[in-house]
Amino acid sequence: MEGRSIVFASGKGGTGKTTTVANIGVALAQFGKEVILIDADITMANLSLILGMEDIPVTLHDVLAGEAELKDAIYEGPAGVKVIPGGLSLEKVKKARPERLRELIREIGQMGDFILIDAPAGLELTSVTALLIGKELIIVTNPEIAAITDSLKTKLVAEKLGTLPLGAILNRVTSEKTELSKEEIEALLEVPVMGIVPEDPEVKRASAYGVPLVIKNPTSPAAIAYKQIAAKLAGIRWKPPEPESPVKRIFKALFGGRRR
Ligand SMILES: Nc1ncnc2c1ncn2[C@@H]1O[C@H](COP(=O)(O)OP(=O)(O)OP(=O)(O)O)[C@@H](O)[C@H]1O
Repeated sequence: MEGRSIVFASGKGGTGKTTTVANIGVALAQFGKEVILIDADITMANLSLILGMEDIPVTLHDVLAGEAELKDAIYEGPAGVKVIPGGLSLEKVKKARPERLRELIREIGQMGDFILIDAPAGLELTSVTALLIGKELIIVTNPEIAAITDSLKTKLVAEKLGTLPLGAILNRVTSEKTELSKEEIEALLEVPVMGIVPEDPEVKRASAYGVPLVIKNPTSPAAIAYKQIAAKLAGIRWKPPEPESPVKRIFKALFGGRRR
C-alpha cells in the first residue's frame, strides 16, 4: 500500500519547519510507523544536520542529477527512520533537476507508512515542486501576522496544485500578547491548528548535539507537543508521561527504583 506523503511547508523561512519534520518523523517511528524523511530543501539542506547525519556520501541531489541510484541515497536515521538527505555542496545543488522529484516520490511512496517532505521556504520553483509531490500539506508557522500571510500564500498555491491542506502547526509559541491566537490563525488560514509547539530552549540544545529533541529530551514541552501531533497523525492514543513526584525521585535515588 502507498504511504501518506505529507509536505511540510511554511512560506516564510525560519519558522522551524525542518525541526518539526525531524521530530514528528522520529516520533512516528517511535510509535512503530515506517517513516521516510525527504529533504527537498534543495538550497538549505538542514534536515541531516538536525538528525546528526552530516557525513553522507550520496544525497538526493546526486539522484536528482542522475548521478546515483535512489537506494544509495537512503540512510537509516534515529529510531529507525529512513532519511533521504539533501546535499550540502553548492556544486551538487547546481546540477540537481528538481522536476525529477515527482517520479522519485512515486517510487519512495511504496517504501513506508509516512513520507514526510521538508519543503523549501518561499514560492520559488523548488518550493512549488515540493508542494506538488506530497498529497497532503501541513503548514508550519509562527503565530505572527507576517508568517501567517506567507503561509496563506503557500496554502493557496498548494490547493491549486491539488495538494490537500491538513492543517497548521504553530511553532515557537510564547503566549505573548502580540501573538495571534489559535482561533485567529484558524480563521485566517481556514485550516485547523493541529498542534501548538512552545518556544523551548531545549530545541536548540538538541539540534546542537545532532540528536532529535524527542530522543534527547522527550519530556521537554516542545518534544511532548511533537509527540502529540505525531500520535494524532498516526491515529494513536497517547498521553504524555506524568511528571515524577519528588518523593518517587528520592526513593529512586536511595533504593534504585525499588519502593518498599
Ligand atoms: N519550538 C522551538 N523553540 C525554540 N527554538 C526553535 C523551535 N523550533 C525551531 N527553533 C529554532 O529555530 C531555528 C530555525 O529552525 P529550522 O531550521 O527548523 O527552521 P526552518 O523553517 O526549517 O528554516 P528554513 O526553511 O528557513 O531553512 C533553529 O535555530 C531552531 O533550533
